[in-house]
Amino acid sequence: MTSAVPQLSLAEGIDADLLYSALKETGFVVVTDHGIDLSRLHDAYQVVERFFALPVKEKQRFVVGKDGQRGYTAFGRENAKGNPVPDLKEFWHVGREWIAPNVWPEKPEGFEREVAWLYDELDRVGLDLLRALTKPLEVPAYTFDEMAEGGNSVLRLLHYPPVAEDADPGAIRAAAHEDINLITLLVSASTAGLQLLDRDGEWREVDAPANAIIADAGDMLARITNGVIPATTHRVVNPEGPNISRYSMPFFLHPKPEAVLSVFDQFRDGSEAEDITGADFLAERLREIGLS
Ligand SMILES: O=C(O)CCC(=O)C(=O)O
Ligand SMILES: [Fe+2]
Repeated sequence: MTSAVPQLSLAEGIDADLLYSALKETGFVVVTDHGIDLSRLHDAYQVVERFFALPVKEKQRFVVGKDGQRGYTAFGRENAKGNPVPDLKEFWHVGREWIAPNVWPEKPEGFEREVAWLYDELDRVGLDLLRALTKPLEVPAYTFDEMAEGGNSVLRLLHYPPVAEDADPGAIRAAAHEDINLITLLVSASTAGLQLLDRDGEWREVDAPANAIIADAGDMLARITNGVIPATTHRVVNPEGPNISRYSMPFFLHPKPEAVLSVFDQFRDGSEAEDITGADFLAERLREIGLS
C-alpha cells in the first residue's frame, strides 16, 4: 500500500494552486512548515495523553449535554454514518465558547492552557488555507472569512485504546466516513492507521512526517464546490503491529451556524444541492452518527 497524499510546505507562504490541486485530486494534503510551535505541540500531546490516562469515572464527570459537542465522549458512543458498530475511541471536544460553553478538567495541570492554545493555532492555519483557496476557486477573497471566521469549529482530542481481545470483530478504530465540516486539520497522529479511499476504490495509507498537519476537505466544502473538491472517505484501522494506544487531534473547521452554504456560481450545473445553513447541515449529520 502506498501513500499518495501530496505535500505542501508553508515555508514560503501558501502555494494556492498546489493546495487546490491536491484537494481536488485526493481531498487530502500534508502540510509541513506550518509555523505551529513544535515544542508546544509536544506539550499539548503530553497533556492529552495524561487526561485520557485518568480513571473512566473521573472522565465521565465531563460528559455534558447529549450531542457530544463539548467535553468528554466515552468509549463506544459514536459510530460512523451508516455503520451500526461503534468506533473504538474516546474523545474530548473543545469549541467556540459563545456557541456552547466549554468544560475543563482541573487535572492534568495545563490541560486548558495547552488545548486552548492548540485550538487557536489550528483555527488560524485552517482559515489561512481556506483564504488561499479563494483565488483558485475564483471567489471573493473574503468569502471564507465571512463564512467561517469565529465559526462553530471543534477541536477533537482522540484516544484509541489498545484493541480489547473481546472487541466486536466488526469494530474498527474509526469506520469509513467523511468529515462534516469545511476543512479538517489533523495534527499527525502518534501511530499509523489513517487511510483514505482513493478514486479507484483502493484504501491507501496516509503517511505524514512527524509534526506535519494533514488537511482534508469535508462535506461542506464539497457541497459549496458541487463536488469539485471531494470530501474524501477515510478511516482509522486497528493496529497491525504492537497493540498500543493511538492519539490524534483533528480540528474540524466549521462555518458560523447562520452561514448559508450555497454552491459557488461557477460550479452550478443544475445538479447542485440546495442552500442550507451550517447549523442545519450539522444537525442533520449529527443525527446520522448517533450523537444527537
Ligand atoms: O484519528 C485520526 O487520524 C482520524 C480521525 C478522524 O478521521 C475523525 O475523527 O474524523
Ligand atoms: Fe475524519
